Amino acid sequence: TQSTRPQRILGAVQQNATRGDPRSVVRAIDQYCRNQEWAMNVGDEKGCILDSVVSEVNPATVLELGTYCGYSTVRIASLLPPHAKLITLEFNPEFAVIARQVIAWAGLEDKIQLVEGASGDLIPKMKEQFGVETFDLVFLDHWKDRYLPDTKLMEECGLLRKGSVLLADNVICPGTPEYLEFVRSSPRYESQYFKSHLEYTKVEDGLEKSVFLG
Ligand SMILES: CNc1ncnc2c1ncn2[C@@H]1O[C@H](/C=C/CNC(=O)c2cc(-c3ccc(F)cc3)cc(O)c2O)[C@H](F)[C@H]1O
Ligand SMILES: [Mg+2]
Repeated sequence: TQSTRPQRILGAVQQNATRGDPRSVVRAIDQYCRNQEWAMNVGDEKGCILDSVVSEVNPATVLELGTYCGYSTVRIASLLPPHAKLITLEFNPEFAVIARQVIAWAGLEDKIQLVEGASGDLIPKMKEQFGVETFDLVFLDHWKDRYLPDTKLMEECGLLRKGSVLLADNVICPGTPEYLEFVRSSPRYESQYFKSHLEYTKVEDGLEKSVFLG
């Protein structure tokens, strides 16, 4: 039977990455997606910007919206301090199954909690069910028309504190116009655009970093 793209990405990890070595997992996925078949990972170029923001924030609590195969999940978690935790939300069970295996191959199960379900349902449960106070860093990489509603929902649920950083992928391609307009015009956010390219291509894309001012 025909394999799926996420299954082929997992295969590339199991064939080319070293168990317990997160950076080799990231490298294996990038090499596969650059040379064999494109996939919607944040990728190596935008990934370096992601790395610099994660290192600068040095977060104790991270929320990722949209796990897909776990590329950015592993990339972020590989940079977290010892007791830091990353919660990643994914509502497609087929993607979740693959991501769990990618995370396990990287040896990062202790830092990452993958929760299956929709962000709109899970965000209101973060405090009671997952013992979260606030998030130091949120990486938005799920359906692009959900960035804004979910950001408003996180605010309403008291999950953002003064200084919380939102980092959004794809603000140019495919684009998140309503979200961009909101964070750039709201007095409650300080936004900065990091120009880059769509993963594995020469097409323009970028990340928007927005600090919540409380
Ligand atoms: C809505 N709430 C959700 N809750 C939990 N998991 C979710 C939710 N919504 C989606 N998911 C989950 O998050 C993932 C969705 C990622 C979507 N990403 C993209 O579409 C995306 C697209 C391109 C792209 C650019 C150019 C082109 F020609 C073709 C594609 C590039 C990118 O970097 C992207 O991130 C996953 F698939 C879905 O189950
Ligand atoms: Mg993306």
